[in-house]
Amino acid sequence: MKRRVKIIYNPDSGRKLLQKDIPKLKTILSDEYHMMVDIEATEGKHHATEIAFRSSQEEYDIIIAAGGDGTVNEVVNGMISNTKSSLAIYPAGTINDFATHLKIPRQLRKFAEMVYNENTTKVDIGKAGDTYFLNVAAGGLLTDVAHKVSSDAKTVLGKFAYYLEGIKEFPKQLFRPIKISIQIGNIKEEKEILFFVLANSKQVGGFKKIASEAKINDGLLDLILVETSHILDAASLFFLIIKGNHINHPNITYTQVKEFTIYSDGDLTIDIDGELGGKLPMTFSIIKGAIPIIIPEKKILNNDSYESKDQKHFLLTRLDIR
Ligand SMILES: Nc1ncnc2c1ncn2[C@@H]1O[C@H](COP(=O)(O)OP(=O)(O)OP(=O)(O)O)[C@@H](O)[C@H]1O
Repeated sequence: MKRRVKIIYNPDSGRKLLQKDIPKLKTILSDEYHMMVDIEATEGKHHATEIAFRSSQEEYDIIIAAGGDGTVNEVVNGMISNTKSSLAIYPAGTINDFATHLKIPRQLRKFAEMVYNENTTKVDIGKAGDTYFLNVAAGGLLTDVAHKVSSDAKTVLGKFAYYLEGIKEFPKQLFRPIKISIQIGNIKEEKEILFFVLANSKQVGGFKKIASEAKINDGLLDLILVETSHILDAASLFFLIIKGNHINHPNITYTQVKEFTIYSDGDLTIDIDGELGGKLPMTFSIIKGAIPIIIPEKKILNNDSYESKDQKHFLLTRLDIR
């Protein structure tokens, strides 16, 4: 029997090339690989969630989320209650952290071949309040940059639009520490932070090794807290983060958790997979192996090559009791 594929695409993503590319992808999948393909374009916020929910109920074998991290996030939120369909990500956004981490091909023919082979692995899905996330939840310094960049700027400048906004915001935000308290099990600690990142994969916001110990199928979220202090040399910390050598820095707490809550008196908005996702207090958790996702080859999952040698002996603070 022919496998049924639903392509959900956001015509507004990234450089807006999908309008042209998606019919080509359909032709390759149906003519060369004999799959039954239906296409639906999203018309606005949360539409991808609604389409994905319906498509998983209709038992499509494969759901392709074509767009940026925001679109993929919406598709995941629609699929999570019925996870019989496999998810494939066609990366067409500006950043696409999760797809880049998995080395998902952007070339149409290679992508179609990957879908046809349907080599799946079950990935963990995070939960932030009532919203699910595939790659990241974050709050604090620079996390709102993504929402300030206009769709037009992204179309013209791509990733560079984010860098420009980041450079503009960095000096303004650097001296605005946030008081939070974080509760893991029975332990509650107060901290003054610049930002926190909660990651499922190693790559966040285009930084390839920000959560260098993260694995997408270990049932754990990697929490990185960047604390403030009067001696903090933000510029050198920033370069350590780019290189992925930051986790032993005195201002960084790196821990792996299954569930925890962050409270704050301040007004801190949380970014979920690059989209605005509500405010603190918020409880975060992880569902192990929640969604089958199509990947190019299994060995990518065990690939250690992102880690540099000097990170092998780092001190990992494990706050959770397992
Ligand atoms: N037809 C549409 N027109 C405008 N926006 C849309 C449409 N369909 C969906 N959206 C919204 O566009 C937002 C951004 O989408 P997405 O993340 O896919 O692209 P992007 O922002 O260009 O990529 P990236 O997150 O990698 O920068 C999502 O919040 C989604 O709900």
